[in-house]
Amino acid sequence: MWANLPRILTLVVRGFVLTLAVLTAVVVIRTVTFPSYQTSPPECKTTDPDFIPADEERLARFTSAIQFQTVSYERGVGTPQELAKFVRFIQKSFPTVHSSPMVRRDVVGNYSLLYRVEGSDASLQPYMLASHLDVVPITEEANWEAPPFSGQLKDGYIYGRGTIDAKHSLMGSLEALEFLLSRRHQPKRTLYLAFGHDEETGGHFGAKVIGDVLTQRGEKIAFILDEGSPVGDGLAPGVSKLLALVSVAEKGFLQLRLEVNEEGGHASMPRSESAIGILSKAISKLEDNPHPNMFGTGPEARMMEYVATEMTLPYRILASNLWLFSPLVAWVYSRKPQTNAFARTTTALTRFNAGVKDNVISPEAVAVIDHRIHPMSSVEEVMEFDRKVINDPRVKLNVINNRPPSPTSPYGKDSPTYMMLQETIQQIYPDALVTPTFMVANTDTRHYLNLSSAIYRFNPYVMTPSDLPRFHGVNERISVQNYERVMNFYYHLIVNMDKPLELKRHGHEDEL
Ligand SMILES: CCCCCCCCCCCCCCCC(=O)N[C@@H](Cc1ccccc1)C(=O)O
Ligand SMILES: [Zn+2]
Ligand SMILES: [Zn+2]
Repeated sequence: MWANLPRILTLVVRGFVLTLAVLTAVVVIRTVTFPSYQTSPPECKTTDPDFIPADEERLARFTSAIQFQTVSYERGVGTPQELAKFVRFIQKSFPTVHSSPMVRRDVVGNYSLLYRVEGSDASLQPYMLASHLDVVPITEEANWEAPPFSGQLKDGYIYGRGTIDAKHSLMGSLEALEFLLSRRHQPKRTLYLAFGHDEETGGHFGAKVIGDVLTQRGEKIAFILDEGSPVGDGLAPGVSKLLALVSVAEKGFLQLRLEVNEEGGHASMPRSESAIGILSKAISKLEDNPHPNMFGTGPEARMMEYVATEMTLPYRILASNLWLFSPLVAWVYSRKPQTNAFARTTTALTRFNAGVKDNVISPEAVAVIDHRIHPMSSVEEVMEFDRKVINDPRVKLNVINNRPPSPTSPYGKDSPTYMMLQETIQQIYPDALVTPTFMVANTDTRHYLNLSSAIYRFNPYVMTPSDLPRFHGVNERISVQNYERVMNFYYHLIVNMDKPLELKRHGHEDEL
């Protein structure tokens, strides 16, 4: 036996080296032969006669739109008077849209707006562009560089709540329609514009009612485009080009109210555990035990494939070989909040309330957890996981609201609408890569799921990592250049939707 040891060791080392050599060869071959999912930009670019300038008049209209304080606070608690004023402002600001015989406008659920622009060819299925009128409340007002409802122009940026979420797309799509209609252009395909008034609190009285109205009309929609993921500049690890993120799905959510009720009493005679202490331990366990990393099991894996050939080294090697490196990429993604959101169901602690007086032991403690559910998980799985982690029957888990992850819309070269969207994006951003992904937050599209099987969520502006906290945060702003791109994106989209939506063959022939 001992005499054979050197022989055995040699064989083991040889086996190891051989395996490593084979693996390296496979990795190298896959990296250099990995198919490209990108297509060259279409010839039609944003050229002069085809271009909506962000001139003084349009910027003034956008600034005014920001000045309406259409804040949604809680479900059913909004700002009705501001919404009514904003609706009147929209009517006055786009005279051609509002006087055209081709346009029917319905005010739905008191403040939400549904426009139908009649196409000349009734045989074509309508499509829908969506956004919302409301905004989230202001935080840290003192830290804003310009007042949050000023719409002030400063160093090439328009500041204010709603500039990126989502009055840019509401005003941008109306500008595009006004521009087209004032040039006597009648679209071939009927088009809806849908603007809910309470998206920020779930859309129960706005988009929900719009969805019901369209369902009652028996309407089937060819495709829907709502607010969503942006054109990323430096957002995705290993991608140095602009990356247009088209969300073909969206995470689910589960909002939970955690409650502990214990005996209260005089602070001079405390028991060993209090409601506050019990709840604190529970939520601390939830923070210490994130939901499992599911990177590579859902649409996020396709995102890596779509950009693999364009990535910088060593990411190119990793993305072309997810069969081997998926755990490594999963780890890389889990390190930053904006990429971690793609890797797992997230857990955010959003409220924590207890106590009424310094010397009174609170009999009750309450916390709210906001989970965003990975497309490959479910509400039940998340609930089960939390129960196991907390492992304390004194902590009651009440569901406030929930939605399963959305279905995935078609994408790739066999989906004419996705390809049309890709072409339109490339008209505005000729050098950008375009990739399907999923939305880490939620949109009004949850109320439109039965109207269309092709639902996309995309914001046609560029965002850097430092812009992400501006969403619902301080110093929300959009650059004038980005707002111009937004208007022109919708303009090109409307024009492109009149071209036949046939299947176009692009690039390589792999099936997607
Ligand atoms: C690869 C790395 C890419 C990183 C990309 C980051 C993309 C960030 C996109 C952020 C989009 C924000 C869109 C906001 C929409 C929004 O706020 N929706 C709300 C809707 C809602 C309201 C009440 C209850 C539940 C849900 C929300 O999701 O909270
Ligand atoms: Zn929004
Ligand atoms: Zn929002």
